[in-house]
Amino acid sequence: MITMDDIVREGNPILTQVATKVELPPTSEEIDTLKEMLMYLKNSQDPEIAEQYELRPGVGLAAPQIGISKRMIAVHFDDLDEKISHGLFNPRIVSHSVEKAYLTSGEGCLSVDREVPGYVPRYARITVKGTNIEGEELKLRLKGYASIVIQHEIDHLNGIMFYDHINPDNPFEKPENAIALD
Ligand SMILES: Cc1nc(NNC(=O)[C@H](CC2CCCC2)CN(O)CO)c(F)c(N2CCN3CCOC[C@@H]3C2)n1
Ligand code: NI
Repeated sequence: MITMDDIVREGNPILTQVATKVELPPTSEEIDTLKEMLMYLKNSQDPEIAEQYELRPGVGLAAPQIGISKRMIAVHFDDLDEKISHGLFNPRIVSHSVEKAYLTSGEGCLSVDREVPGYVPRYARITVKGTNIEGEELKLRLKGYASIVIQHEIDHLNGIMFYDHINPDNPFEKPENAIALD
């Protein structure tokens, strides 16, 4: 199982590289890795397991964070009334809103062992295409929290960290034309 020992921390160049596309169909090893990434998120959200294995809670994970520079992400969380749980190969944003959105609590990262305060402006709504663990091509229209999480993960595939989006002059400046998400 993936534990915090497997999570690469900032300073490791893999986190600032552009990850490689996964050749389709994915190999059984790549499918297993994506399943393990999803399992990490589920384990990290279970109080007992998280405590026992000292897992930091996560709702998203990108393959470069476990040392694999491939375009694979996992997301797992409850959004409003629906459960969002996806493992995606080669996720890509195919369209997005002009309007932005940001978490009023700011963001963190399992690969960043420090608080970096500030608003992280992201697109409010996105349409994402990718291939799921079953090998199906899917298209997701996301808004709000789900949209934020997926953008954080796709950023990792392009070597971008959440703090790269924070305004250095005024980290808590209200981003223009943006929805505040609590
Ligand atoms: C927002 C949040 N970020 C948590 N951690 N950070 C992460 O997931 C990083 C990715 C997120 C940072 C901001 C957007 C994406 C990991 N990243 O670095 C991957 O690239 C949480 F853990 C969390 N939740 C709320 C839901 N809760 C359900 C019950 O279990 C606990 C869980 C806690 N919400
Ligand atoms: Ni992260």
